[in-house]
Amino acid sequence: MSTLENISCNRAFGGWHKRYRHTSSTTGTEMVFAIYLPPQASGSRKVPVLYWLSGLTCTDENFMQKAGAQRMAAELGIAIVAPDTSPRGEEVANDEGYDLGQGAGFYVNSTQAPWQSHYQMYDYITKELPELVEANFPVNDKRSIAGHSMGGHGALISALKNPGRYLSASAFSPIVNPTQVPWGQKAFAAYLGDDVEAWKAYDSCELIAAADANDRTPMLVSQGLSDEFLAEQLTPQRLKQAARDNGYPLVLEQHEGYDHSYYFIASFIEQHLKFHANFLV
Ligand SMILES: N[C@@H](CCC(=O)N[C@@H](CSC=O)C(=O)NCC(=O)O)C(=O)O
Repeated sequence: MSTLENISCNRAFGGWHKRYRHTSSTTGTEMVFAIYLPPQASGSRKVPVLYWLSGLTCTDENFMQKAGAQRMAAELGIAIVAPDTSPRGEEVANDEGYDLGQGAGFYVNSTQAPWQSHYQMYDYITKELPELVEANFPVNDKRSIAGHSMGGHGALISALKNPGRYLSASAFSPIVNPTQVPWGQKAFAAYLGDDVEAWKAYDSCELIAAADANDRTPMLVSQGLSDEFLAEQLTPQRLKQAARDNGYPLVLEQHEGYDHSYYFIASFIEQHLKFHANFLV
């Protein structure tokens, strides 16, 4: 297991916001993540963890600086872990577009050159990172997962592919059907190759349709109705329909006037944290 190097440490709402760098055996690069530890984590008690996956162009910092999640996390006694959205570095493959390469890992394990040597984000966020966090911080093994846009896709597929690993999942403005929309098709063609059957393993509509009746993770999805990416990239109704057809416990909430930005996330993050607290605390 890799050693953690502390990058920064800030007091927030009686707890601590900390950033760490480590060498990841999964991505073969240095990775940075942030953790918010609520005040409850300073005693002998261990606290549960919400993993947050960010969207295209983000690092570990966007959510921690813009969502305003720390106040409610402190009140509820929930730690939050926010990883980066891809491996990074001069030796890491990249693309000129904002929607492929560094900052756009799509939370899949790449099988294609030149991406596969470092772009193993699915294993990083579902395996290596939780093991590292649970070994080094005062947290227990109660986990939930949430995210935004590309990160909403990451959160939903991580929960659907690992029944029982996450006690709940939620997403803001997620890319629910990446095999059928331009962002997902571009990234999956690059990272996973031409076999579209292989793409389905990372598509939440496909996964929710195939989910076993005994494998259910409570899910909340929030979508702004003035989101500039709603019709072309996000298509939440497809997930709602697939969930309904398979009797899956998914709640889709739609909010008039809200767009794709962190203003939307900041407006409803308290609701999402309280949703997760029902299962974590
Ligand atoms: N053209 C934009 C696209 C980038 C963008 O909107 N990124 C979103 C996530 S989109 C889906 O994954 C985001 O969270 N941005 C960071 C932020 O802090 O708002 C662009 O490159 O500007």
